[in-house]
Amino acid sequence: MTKTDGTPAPPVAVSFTGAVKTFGAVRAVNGVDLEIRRGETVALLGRNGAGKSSTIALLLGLDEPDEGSVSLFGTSVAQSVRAGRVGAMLQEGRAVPRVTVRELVSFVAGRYPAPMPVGEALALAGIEELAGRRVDKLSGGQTQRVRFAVALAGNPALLVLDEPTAALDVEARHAFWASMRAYARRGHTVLFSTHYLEEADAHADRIVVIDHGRIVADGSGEELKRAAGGSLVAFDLAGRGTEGLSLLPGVTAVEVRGDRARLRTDDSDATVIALAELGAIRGLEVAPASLDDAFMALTSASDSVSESSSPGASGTPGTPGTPGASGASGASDTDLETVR
Ligand SMILES: Nc1ncnc2c1ncn2[C@@H]1O[C@H](COP(=O)(O)OP(=O)(O)OP(=O)(O)O)[C@@H](O)[C@H]1O
Repeated sequence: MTKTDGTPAPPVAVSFTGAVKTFGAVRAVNGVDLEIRRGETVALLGRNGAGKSSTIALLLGLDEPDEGSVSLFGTSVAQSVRAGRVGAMLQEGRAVPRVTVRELVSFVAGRYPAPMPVGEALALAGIEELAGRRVDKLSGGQTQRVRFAVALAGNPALLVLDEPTAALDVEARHAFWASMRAYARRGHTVLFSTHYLEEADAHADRIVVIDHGRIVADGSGEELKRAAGGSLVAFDLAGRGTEGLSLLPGVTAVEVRGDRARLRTDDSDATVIALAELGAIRGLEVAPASLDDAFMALTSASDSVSESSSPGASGTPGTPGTPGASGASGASDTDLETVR
């Protein structure tokens, strides 16, 4: 396989083929096909319950797929994990009592065939000054960074981080991402899950959006914005109905919240002129589509009224044939603003 510039693509680090994981009636992972190449930093972005942790559990061999397969570095997950090629920082982890940070990281490093020097793991995680402290006496943010050092200790080729900044304040987040990027710059592969759009956009080369256990979009932040359609036109309905809005020129999707309509459009000029002809210009706002808009266009939510004029809209980048962009959009429990 070659890249568009003709250079050979790096080898595959992670490969999911038709992976399915069910829990009773819930298809937590619902037919995931995903390939991540060495050196990529990929964000797995989705709302609560979208299937991020379940996908990660398959990748780490903590769960077996009911259907399909997962492989790492061209071998089985179990082989890759045994060979020390994978480091993980999961959402839950209990502090080990009475050992120091250095002892813990040294212990973990000692279990790997080619670990990172302990001092280097501590430095990379930014916790050198905590080396002599007991791990059960640290703050939440400090504990998170120790867990990051533990994930790095084996010098893994693939680092997997499940919502790594969930417990961190703004400053600690900043420091954490600087550490992650330093590790990625060494040529390692990083997969992190998040429901923060800004984090995905700022810290990943590629964003994989997951919803209801399926990948609904795969591309850079820019590509996702493009997939969501060029602009948003919002206005007050002022009591008028929504009939016909989806047929206005340029409009690809319509969302209504209370008395306000938001139209996603490929041609905001034409849409605004048509709205003006209808006399519907009260509280008019025109804005370029944001990543928030893209995310909401690509994921579905049950708690909003929405109507789509283009099912399967706008060519989800990188994942032809995925069922993305159903046009259903609206509020989510992520840190998303609905109207800017
Ligand atoms: N062990 C389990 N038993 C039953 N249902 C489960 C189990 N693990 C996950 N689920 C269900 O599978 C779906 C996906 O959950 P998952 O934890 O993968 O989502 P997530 O995207 O990681 O969510 P969050 O952002 O809240 O961590 C949810 O409906 C969840 O309730």
